[in-house]
Amino acid sequence: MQVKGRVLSVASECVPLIKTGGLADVVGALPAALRPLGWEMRVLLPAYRRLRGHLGAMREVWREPGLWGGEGVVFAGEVEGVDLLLLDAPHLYDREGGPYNSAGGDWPDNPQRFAALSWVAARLAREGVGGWKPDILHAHDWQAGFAPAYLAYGGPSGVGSVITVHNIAFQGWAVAGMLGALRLPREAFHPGQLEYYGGLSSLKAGLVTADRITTVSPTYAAELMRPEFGMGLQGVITARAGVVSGILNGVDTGIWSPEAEPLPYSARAMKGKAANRAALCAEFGLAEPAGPLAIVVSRLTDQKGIDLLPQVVPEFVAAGGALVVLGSGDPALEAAMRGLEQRFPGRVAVRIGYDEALSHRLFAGADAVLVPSRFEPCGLTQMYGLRYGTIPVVAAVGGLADTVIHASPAALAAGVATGLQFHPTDAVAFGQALRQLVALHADPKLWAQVQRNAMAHPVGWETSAAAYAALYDGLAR
Ligand SMILES: Nc1ncnc2c1ncn2[C@@H]1O[C@H](COP(=O)(O)OP(=O)(O)O[C@H]2O[C@H](CO)[C@@H](O)[C@H](O)[C@H]2O)[C@@H](O)[C@H]1O
Repeated sequence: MQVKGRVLSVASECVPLIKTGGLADVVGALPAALRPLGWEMRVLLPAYRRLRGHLGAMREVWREPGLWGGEGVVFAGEVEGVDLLLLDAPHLYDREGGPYNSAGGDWPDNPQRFAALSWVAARLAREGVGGWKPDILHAHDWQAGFAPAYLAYGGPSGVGSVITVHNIAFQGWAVAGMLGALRLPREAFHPGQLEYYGGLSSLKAGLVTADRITTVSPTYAAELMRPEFGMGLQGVITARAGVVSGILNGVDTGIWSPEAEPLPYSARAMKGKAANRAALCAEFGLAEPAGPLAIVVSRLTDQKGIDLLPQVVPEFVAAGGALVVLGSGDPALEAAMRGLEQRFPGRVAVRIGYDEALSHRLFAGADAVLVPSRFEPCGLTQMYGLRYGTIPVVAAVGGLADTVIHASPAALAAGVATGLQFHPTDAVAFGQALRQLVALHADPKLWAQVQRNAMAHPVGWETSAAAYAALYDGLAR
């Protein structure tokens, strides 16, 4: 395949190396999805403590002195299938804990830690590295937000820049007094550029300086221009509406495939799904419910609407449903989930933690996946649900609205429904959607039709990769 161009992707997470959320899935999936379209992508990540073990097998390709208290060294190589650049700067990244925090909370020097990543990204984009010269710098979220800014403020580079918003709730705040320390130009500290409510935001810096802005669904792109979803940045996004686009995420259909599960099944051979259901109930000590077996696989946060579950689950269980929750996050929500489990033994089971293998068993065994998000840039679990014939019940926001076809009378009559949507995100609408789920599940013919539609819905990367490739094509000069 002839190479059309090269992209330096810069992010703080990438599957299979380091993940706290959906950002990692997308950053990890893009290189392979773009390769057949002629775009060669390398991913630049910080060498966190748990990634430093890979450095020995990589080549040193760049040295950056004076990187906020020490030297940074960039290593290149293929690691677990990813064409990777690792920025080793032990004074910033070699720590016990997660990418952004330890048990004691966020790292206080996060502005410098991710400014360093962005600084090196801009340097590599401009200069090239080991004979590899990017045409495009693609920054993800606030952690890479300063990268397009450093590139732009450094003068013409011939390199196009893109920033993708995976979640606007995280904005990379820093106090205004850090402007100089973060190597940002004083003359750009005004509302049209870097100033953000009296301080700095690395995400805003990226949004005002990148050539193109993308987010992970068309509906979220439109929502971001409104105060309820823009979270302070709506004006910034609206001012740049002409360069904003929404490109839906895909999922890795090789990894997320009911045919690849230990008890395999497919749209044409659904018997295996019943076996998965029975195995799942046995694993969690649940009586196999007469009604739908629902799951939630999620970070337990306010964004995800988890607090609504205690309000809707009692009626759902009374109507014959059962629920398994897998997630971790906010301690109050974890406690609320444990409370539900205690209240409904044999009907509700909860596993606090992060467990990818278990999440596969949940999607394979369940009838429905619940995603009651208050906002959802794209969302991945509803797409796993479609793929597994595990009917998504989603709040009609962001990418959830874009990927699920609501079982309205019209959609059912046309034979195209793939799930259920509700609006707004509150217990009344959610409860009503669950009543509809129970009714749909009780009609085997209709249920089978919705499952078939869901499983036939394309959720791979093909369409989205083509959209990114077209974006890069338009930017490469
Ligand atoms: N306890 C657990 N055990 C196992 N797996 C778990 C888990 N908790 C979560 N996961 C997995 O983590 C991923 C979460 O991705 P999402 O896209 O649903 O949300 P997230 O808010 O993290 O991502 C943000 O970025 C992505 C990527 O752009 C957007 O889709 C999304 O809307 C945005 O909020 C999924 O792969 C899910 O299965």
